[in-house]
Amino acid sequence: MTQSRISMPVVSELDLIFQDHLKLDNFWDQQQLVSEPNEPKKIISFVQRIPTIDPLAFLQNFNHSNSLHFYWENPRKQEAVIACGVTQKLLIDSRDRFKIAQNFIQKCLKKTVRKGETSITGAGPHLFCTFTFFPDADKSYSPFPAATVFLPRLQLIKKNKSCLLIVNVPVNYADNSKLIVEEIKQKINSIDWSLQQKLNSEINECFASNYNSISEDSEYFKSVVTSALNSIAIDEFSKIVLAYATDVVSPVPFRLIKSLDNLRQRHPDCYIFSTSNGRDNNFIGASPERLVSIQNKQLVTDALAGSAPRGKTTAEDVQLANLLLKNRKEKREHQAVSDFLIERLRQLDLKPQQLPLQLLQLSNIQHLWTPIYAHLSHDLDPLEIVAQLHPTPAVAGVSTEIACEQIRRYEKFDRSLYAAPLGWVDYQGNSEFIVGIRSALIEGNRARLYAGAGIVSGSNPEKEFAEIQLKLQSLLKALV
Ligand SMILES: C=C(O[C@H]1C=CC=C(C(=O)O)[C@@H]1O)C(=O)O
Repeated sequence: MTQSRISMPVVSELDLIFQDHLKLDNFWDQQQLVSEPNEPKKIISFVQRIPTIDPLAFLQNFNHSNSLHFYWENPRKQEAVIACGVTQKLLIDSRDRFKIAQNFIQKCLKKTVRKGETSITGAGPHLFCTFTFFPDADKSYSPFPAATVFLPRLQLIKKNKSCLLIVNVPVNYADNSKLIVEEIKQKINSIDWSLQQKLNSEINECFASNYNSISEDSEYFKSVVTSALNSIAIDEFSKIVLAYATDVVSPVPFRLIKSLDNLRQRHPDCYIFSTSNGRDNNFIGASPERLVSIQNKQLVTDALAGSAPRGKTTAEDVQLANLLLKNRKEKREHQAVSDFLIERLRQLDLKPQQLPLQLLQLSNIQHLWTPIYAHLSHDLDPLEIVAQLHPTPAVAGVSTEIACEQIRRYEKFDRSLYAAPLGWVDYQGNSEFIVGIRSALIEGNRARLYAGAGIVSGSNPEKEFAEIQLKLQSLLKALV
């Protein structure tokens, strides 16, 4: 059996933590926190260091199918952020969704008062956001609104082995602080710390062979690529990213935690994510693509486009990598993304700098990759940046507007959260958003898997379809 990755606290250890930090007398100053009857309720955001816990064990303990969650883990970077339950939320169905989300976040953060171990870097409330690819997602197909923003009840931040628990509790002038402290304490005490051992001891079942899959017509996809190539030839647009969806039905309901565990083991260099709408629709995946990350006013974004499979031997792998780095069609596909990102950041009055072109080698596929940096010299809300960058030509095309029009015409399904920005913003303006590619929408025993490929002049319909199959197969293998 794989060795357990968690340390199991004994109750007395937790009690000690509470004695130090939750002693009621010192916990918070009632005078400072109570709201006047007509004021909006204040929210205490209580930060507490807790013993190391596996992020999936945390999700398993606190996720309820009728509430929202957000899970995100980068195994290689040993980072995770998980949110369960809701203290404040806003569902937005408007084209102005980024601005509305930004205002909501600012209002929410104004009401929060940080307590507990607040001196630890990054120790504070985060708001979690998901946006659909198109601002007007088709409601009959997309179970998610154009934007969802929420301040969770419980949040875990994990960096290496250090874990912070954040509990966000609204306080009314009439609330009894004793009860709130008890609630926090009970939540921590109720964690089943042994879950990771159970996950590890399970046989890595894969029902892939039992699935009934209803794929879109592959010939239709290839004909659409050919039609797009004709439009590119007459300069209607220069790039388009076309996606393909496969629906699978399993004899038993999909298991969220086990599927995520498989994804993180198979794709340790990706961002593994899951989010729900509180109605049993989970959107999960393993995305290599970061839309934007902001830490202490340093912005990073990734131009990621242009792909090749990994080789079966080292020699074949090196050969495929070298071919990818030299391939003019793949480089054109990539350049469209880096040019777009640089231009869009300049429009925000930033001075972006790009690193030389490199390879991002993942377990099943390799990509051309250009990391782009910028210093935020003036105040810019993270969501203004997300609005400016989404959708990049890694998921839409060039020009954005025409490519999006054509995507709506060609694709027979609604993208919903596929290829859309998913992420968080914290109380200090730090933020991270990924692009929800290599993803699946799960409901009970049904899953819709999505993957796309960039089409530029020189693309070949057969090869683009093979690239999509490569991406989908690796996702399918993780679903159980
Ligand atoms: C749109 C997807 O991938 C994008 C990201 C990296 C490489 C891509 C490509 O080579 O086509 C795509 O632009 C997807 O996997 O669904």
